[in-house]
Amino acid sequence: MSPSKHHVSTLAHTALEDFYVAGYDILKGIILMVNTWSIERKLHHWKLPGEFIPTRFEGKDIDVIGQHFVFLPFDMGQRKCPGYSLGICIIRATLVNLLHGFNWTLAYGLNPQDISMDEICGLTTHPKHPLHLIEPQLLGYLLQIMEQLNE
Ligand code: HEM
Repeated sequence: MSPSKHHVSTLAHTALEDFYVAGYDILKGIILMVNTWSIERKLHHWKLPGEFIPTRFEGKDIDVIGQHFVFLPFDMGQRKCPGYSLGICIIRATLVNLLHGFNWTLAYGLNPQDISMDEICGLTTHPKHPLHLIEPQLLGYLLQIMEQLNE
C-alpha cells in the first residue's frame, strides 16, 4: 500500500476567506486538497485499514454521505459528491449483472488470495494490476464469431 501522502480524495478547493484550522493558518485564495484517505486512518477506527475486508461494514451504522469521518468516499459538506447515489446505483447494478449473468473464473490459474489490491492513486484510485477474468461461455461465443469472420 502506498504512503498516505499519495492519496488525496477531494478535488481542489479555493479558500474564500482566511481561516485557522488544526494549527494551520489558511489564507484566502489558497488551493486546498483534503486527504480524506489519511483522515479515515488517523482516527484509528478500522482494524487493518489497508486490507480489503468488505465484511468490516456489516452491522455498522456508518453511511457514505459524510456524516462519519471514518468513511468519506464521497467527501463531506457543501462540496461533497453530488452524484453519490447515482454512483452507488451504477456500481451495484453493474456488479450484480456481471455476477448474475456470467460465470467468471480467474485467469492464469490464479487463486483469490493472489489478487493484488495495490492501488494507483491520482484524481481517482484504480488497481495497479488489472484483474484478468475468463468467462468460458463468452469466450466460446467470441471464438465462434472470430471463426465466422475468418471464413
Ligand atoms: C462511486 C462513484 C463516485 C465516487 C466515489 C465519487 C467521489 C467524489 C469525490 C470524492 C468528490 C470530491 C468532493 C470534494 O472535492 O470535496 C466528487 C466530486 C464530484 N462528483 Fe463524484 N463520485 C462518484 C460518482 C459521481 C457521479 C455518478 C457523478 C455525476 C453523475 C459525480 C459528480 C461529481 C461532481 C459534479 C463533483 C464536484 C462537486 C463540487 O465540486 O461541488 N460523481 N466525487
